[in-house]
Amino acid sequence: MLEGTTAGRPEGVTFKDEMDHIGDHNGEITMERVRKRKRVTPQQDAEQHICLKIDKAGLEERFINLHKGRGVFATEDFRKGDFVLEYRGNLLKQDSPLDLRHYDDTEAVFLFDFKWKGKSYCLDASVEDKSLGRLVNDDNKKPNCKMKTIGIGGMPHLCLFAIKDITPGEEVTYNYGNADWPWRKQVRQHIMDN
Ligand SMILES: C[S@@+](CC[C@H](N)C(=O)[O-])C[C@H]1O[C@@H](n2cnc3c(N)ncnc32)[C@H](O)[C@@H]1O
Repeated sequence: MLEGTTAGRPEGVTFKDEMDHIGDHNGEITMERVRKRKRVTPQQDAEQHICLKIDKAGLEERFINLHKGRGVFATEDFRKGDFVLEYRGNLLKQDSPLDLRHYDDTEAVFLFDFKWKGKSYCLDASVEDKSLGRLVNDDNKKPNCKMKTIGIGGMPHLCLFAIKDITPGEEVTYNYGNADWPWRKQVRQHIMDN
């Protein structure tokens, strides 16, 4: 398994190298350079980006407005089913409930609770690490991505996959779930007021 540098890409590995790599069936990346790029499945694509700890090309962060903050936008086409992004951060195994006193309100919104193989986890993405996954906003009406859990080396990784074609300029979104998120109420209130 590759070790990531603080910049998120292993030392000496360029983006071109990354594109030239091939994942084996266990999701491990061989560092052997291959001349001919093999077509990878969305699962293999996700595994490669997880192992390299880098975001995919064809996406960028944009400031939307003061209400919504930043978001992630496509700069290239994505097809339905494609791997889009990993929601990276610090994985916490939750044997007992997380002590939320360690997080202020702006940090707590980056905590993603999930279950995998009968165990509870929290992905803490509260640290500003320049990764894009943590900046993807919620859409409970027409999201274009869905979160799935990919297991690598016995550890779960949260990945977004496109559930419809995404064109350049479109914001990448997924449904955060059924909680009573405040911004959803604000949208409902805005519709009722107008
Ligand atoms: C995981 S962060 C997403 C990135 C965030 N927009 C930012 O600039 O850091 C979640 C926060 O984004 C905002 N957000 C997410 N989806 C939203 C939506 N549909 N409408 C308004 N605000 C949203 C809320 O402030 C929420 O607490």
